[in-house]
Amino acid sequence: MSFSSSPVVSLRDVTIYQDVNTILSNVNFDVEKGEFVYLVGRTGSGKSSLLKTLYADLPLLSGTAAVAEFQLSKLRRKQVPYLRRKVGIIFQDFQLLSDRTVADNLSFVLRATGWSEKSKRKQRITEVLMRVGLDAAANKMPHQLSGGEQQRVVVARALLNEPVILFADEPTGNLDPVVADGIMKLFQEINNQGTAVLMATHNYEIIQRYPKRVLKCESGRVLDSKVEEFNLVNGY
Ligand SMILES: Nc1ncnc2c1ncn2[C@@H]1O[C@H](COP(=O)(O)OP(=O)(O)OP(=O)(O)O)[C@@H](O)[C@H]1O
Repeated sequence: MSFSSSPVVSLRDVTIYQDVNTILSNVNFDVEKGEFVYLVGRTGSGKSSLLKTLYADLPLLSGTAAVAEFQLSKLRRKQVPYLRRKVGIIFQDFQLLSDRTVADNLSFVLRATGWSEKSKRKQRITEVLMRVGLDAAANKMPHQLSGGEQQRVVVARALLNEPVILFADEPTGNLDPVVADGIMKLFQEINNQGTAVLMATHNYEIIQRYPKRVLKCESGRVLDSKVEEFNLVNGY
């Protein structure tokens, strides 16, 4: 376990690209350990591109960025799995493997990340399913679960390796308001136990109900509610 107090995410003069196109420039912010930060902005403003850069799905070509103590500019391809073990990634569409049970979905990730002992995998799967309130779902197939339950399994999967931060891209996008609120409460619990969260969302009601620091992608820049005054209006 690391006891350093350095931020879990730190960006300095970063430019975010898609191919040769600049999407965001002059990006500077830190996310501290245990912090909860929203990422907002209109469709196409660069939220997903920024998150993808942070979990090394897009290369960092300009500026410096550290995530979970990995320097992204120096990250080699073979190091990416090690970074991904330190961060949890949650997408809008659930991306569970539809042909295997919940437990097997989770076991697949554990095996891919070096958990060679079956009994330890089983124990960890029980722990994370308990944590998301789905302890009875281990042997169900994804299609036997509701959308909200499937999203909880995705959250459980993201928690398997005890990440220092969760990157969530529109995690409530496909869910009805009550179920979305349940997922948000789950994120809060996880955050209260010390995991930082960086969550891209269009869900203005959730931001109002659970106010936190906001990073806003706008006109090719990232504005930070911590250092700048900006109006967060419905629809941005
Ligand atoms: N794979 C890609 N190749 C090239 N350009 C892309 C790719 N993905 C996204 N873009 C472009 O990058 C810009 C930012 O897109 P991005 O998906 O990061 O925005 P976003 O804020 O996440 O949008 P949304 O809220 O709709 O998810 C857009 O102009 C988009 O067209």
